[in-house]
Amino acid sequence: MLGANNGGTHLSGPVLIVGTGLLGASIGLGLKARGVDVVLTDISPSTQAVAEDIGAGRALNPVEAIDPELVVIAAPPDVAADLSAKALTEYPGAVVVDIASVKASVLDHLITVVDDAALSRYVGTHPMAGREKSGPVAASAELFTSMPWVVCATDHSTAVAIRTAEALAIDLGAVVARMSAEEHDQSVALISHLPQVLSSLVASRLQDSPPHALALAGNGLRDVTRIAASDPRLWVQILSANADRLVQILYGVREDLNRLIGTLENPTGAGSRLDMAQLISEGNVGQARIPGKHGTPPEAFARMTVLVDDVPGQIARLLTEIGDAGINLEDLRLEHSPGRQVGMAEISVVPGKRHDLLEFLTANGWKVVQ
Ligand SMILES: NC(=O)C1=CN([C@@H]2O[C@H](COP(=O)(O)OP(=O)(O)OC[C@H]3O[C@@H](n4cnc5c(N)ncnc54)[C@H](O)[C@@H]3O)[C@@H](O)[C@H]2O)C=CC1
Ligand SMILES: O=C(O)C(=O)Cc1ccc(O)cc1
Repeated sequence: MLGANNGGTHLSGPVLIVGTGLLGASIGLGLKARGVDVVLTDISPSTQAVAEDIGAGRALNPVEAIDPELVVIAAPPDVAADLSAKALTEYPGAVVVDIASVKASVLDHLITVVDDAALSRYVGTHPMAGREKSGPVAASAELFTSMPWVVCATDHSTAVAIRTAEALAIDLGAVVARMSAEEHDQSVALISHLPQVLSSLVASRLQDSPPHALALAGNGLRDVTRIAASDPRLWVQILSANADRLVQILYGVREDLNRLIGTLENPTGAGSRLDMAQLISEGNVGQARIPGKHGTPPEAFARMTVLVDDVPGQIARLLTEIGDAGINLEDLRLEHSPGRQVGMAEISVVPGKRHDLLEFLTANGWKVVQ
């Protein structure tokens, strides 16, 4: 078991973060908020300066020797192995972790450039938390709270290295998931890389769509296309590194798509309606298996949508009143359509509280639509 030090963190620091974009700056902010000494470096001086300005850590001073407990490589996947190798050499007393979205290719490369002794201080990891935005401006200290953080120890990793890698995740409020690099890459092909490419494919259909069609867009389209706003430079690296595993899944998608096309070409033909029903039902089954955002069981929360006038202070009033009713809000999503005088707040509560909340809000004059 890990024991916390006097500061309440498992890490003592200093922690050196190489790459101070969205993830590096979020890690820096999270560790700094918990009192850990964080040192930052980025190949882009302006990116590093922004990360320092938002309070993610202090600049690495080239003339000051530091002896970090941990180096976190938070740079893009195609430089993660070389930067890990460099850190293992430069900081012989440090544990080195990378957080790249793919794990086997980084490990395979690293094994070719460092010896076993250096490799023993390296652990590949991947926080399963992020955003469709890049750069430190979008960073948040709480990005990792209750989210899974994959730790891929190898036969080479020392117990100290594994413990330190896990301490990083735990100190940032994440939940450690242990697996091999191969298991990780198989898993993320399905739960991260497939959604990304399908989201991009759907969104790319919108490029030349008429404005009157887009004006009708609702939550369904927004849900499916949010991650289509992701950074192409990062995703070229992720997709090429995991192409073998993703393409196997896409073969299956292609078969399903071909079948659906055949069905829709003859929608009244024998068996066509059954095929359509099957497609949607099979989707229902898969969707119901997705755990809640923070690892809670699927369908753990009941949802309702409250109409909120588009005037300042309304959301704050709604949240205060829910708090006053003694009901814990599990999730909140705000929706606002341009040109409308009303916003929508989708709120999630434990199912047992849904009825009480509905009655309470209605009695207080709120319009609950679902
Ligand atoms: N974006 C996301 O949601 C997630 C990303 N990741 C992984 O985290 C890593 C960082 O991703 P983001 O923070 O999103 O990207 P980002 O683009 O916001 O930040 C990457 C930073 O690395 C710096 N960098 C590039 N080459 C460097 C080098 N040779 N030395 C020092 N710094 C260098 C860049 O200047 C940039 O500031 C990637 O490996 C990515 O796969 C992991 C989980 C989620
Ligand atoms: O924005 C989201 O929901 C994401 O899923 C972002 C993301 C991107 C890359 C990762 O390796 C992990 C998470």
